[in-house]
Amino acid sequence: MGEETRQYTLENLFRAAIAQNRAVAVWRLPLTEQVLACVSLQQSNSIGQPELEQSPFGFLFCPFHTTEQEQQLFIKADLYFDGATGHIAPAADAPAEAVQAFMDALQSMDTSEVNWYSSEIAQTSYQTEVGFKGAVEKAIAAITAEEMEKVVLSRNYSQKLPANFSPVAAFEAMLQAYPNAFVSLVSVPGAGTWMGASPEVLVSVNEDRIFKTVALAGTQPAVEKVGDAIWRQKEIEEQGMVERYILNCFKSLRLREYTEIGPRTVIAGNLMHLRTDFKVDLKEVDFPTLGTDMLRLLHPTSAVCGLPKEPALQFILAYEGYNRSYYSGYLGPVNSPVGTHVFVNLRCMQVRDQEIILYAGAGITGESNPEKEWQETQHKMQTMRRILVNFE
Ligand SMILES: C=C(O[C@@H]1C=C(C(=O)O)C=C[C@H]1O)C(=O)O
Repeated sequence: MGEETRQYTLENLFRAAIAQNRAVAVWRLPLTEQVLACVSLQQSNSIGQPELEQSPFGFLFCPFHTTEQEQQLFIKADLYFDGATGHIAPAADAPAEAVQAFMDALQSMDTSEVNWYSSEIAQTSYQTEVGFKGAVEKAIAAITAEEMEKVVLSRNYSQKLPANFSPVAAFEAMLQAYPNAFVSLVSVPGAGTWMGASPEVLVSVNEDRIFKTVALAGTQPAVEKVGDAIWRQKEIEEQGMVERYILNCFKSLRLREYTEIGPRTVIAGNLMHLRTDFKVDLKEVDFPTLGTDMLRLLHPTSAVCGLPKEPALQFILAYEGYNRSYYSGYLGPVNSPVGTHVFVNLRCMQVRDQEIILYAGAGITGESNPEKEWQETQHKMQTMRRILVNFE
C-alpha cells in the first residue's frame, strides 16, 4: 500500500503533529459530517492582516485583539487529513523533507511526552463574579452617559484539568453534542490548545461563491419549540445593533446587492439566539475581495465588542479585567475544497497543562441587569462544561 492510500485516525494525526512540534487544526462545518484537519510544516505560523482570496488552503486562527504575544496565525495545509477516508495528502508546495519526517513519525507512531501544546502566555488574571458584575455596572453607567450604545463584557473561568482529558475525544464529543455548530480543535506551539463549538459565522465564501455573514445576538435558554420563543425589547434592540453594524460595513464598501433574511430564532446548544442572515452571490456581483474586505471591517463585530466599535473596545481593554486571548477572535478554513468558512471563536475553552479555561460574554445595553448578564455567561459556559463532564 502506498503512503497516499494508507489510513490514519485523527488521534494518529494529532499525536504525530505534537511529536513533530507542528501546528494542527481540526474542524467540522455546521450540519455536515466530514471531519477535516491540516498540519503546517512552516517555520512560523504568524501572518499580518489575512488576505483570503490570495491565500493557499489552510486554517486561520486570530485573537480578539492582536498584540506582540497574541498574533494572527495561519496553519497552512501542508498536510491535509480527510476523516472520511483517513487519508493524508501533502500540498504540492509542501516542504518535501518535512513531509517525509512527518510521515515517518506517523508510521513509527512516535509520540512525545507532551499531549498538546499549552500556551506560553501566562494566564495570571481571572474574572470573579464580583469583578464581572462591577464591570457591568460601569458599562451601564457609560452607556447611560451616552459614551457608547452597547459593549460586550466577558469573563474567564479556570477549572482543574479532568484526569482523563483527551483533546481528540473531547472533539469527538463536541461533534455528537453540537451538530449545527462549527466544531474545532486547534493546537499551535506558543498559542496553545483551543477548542469550541461556535454558533456564529463571521465570513464565509462557499464553493458556489456565495458570501455569507450573520448578525447574531440576544440570548435565552432554549425552549422546546423555536416557534414559541418570546423575545424582550432589550434582546431585539441588541440584535438590531449588530445588524445595523453589518449594514454599515456593506455601505462603506458601496455594496447594495445583498439579501437579508431574519431575524429568526436559532438554537445553539442549550441556548437560543436571534439571527439575521446576509448573502451576496459573487457570481452576479463583481466584488472579488468581498471576503477580505468584510473580515477587516467586521472584526470585532458588535456581537463580541460593541457599538460604536472604538469606545467599546477601549472600555473592554480598560475594565474587563483579564486577557481574552483567542476567545472572541476568529477561526476557520480558508480556500479549502469547500471554500472559506471563518467563525467567531465562541463557546470555547483553552486547554493548558493543569487547567481548562472557559470563556463567555454577554451584550450590555442600558437595560442590562448585572445578575442576568452573569447568568447568561454561566449558560454560555455550559456548552463546554457539558463536554468536560465526559472526562470526570
Ligand atoms: C459573546 C458571546 O456570544 C455572543 C453574544 C451574544 C449576546 O450577547 O446575546 C449572543 C451570541 C454571540 O454573538 C459568547 O458566547 O461568549
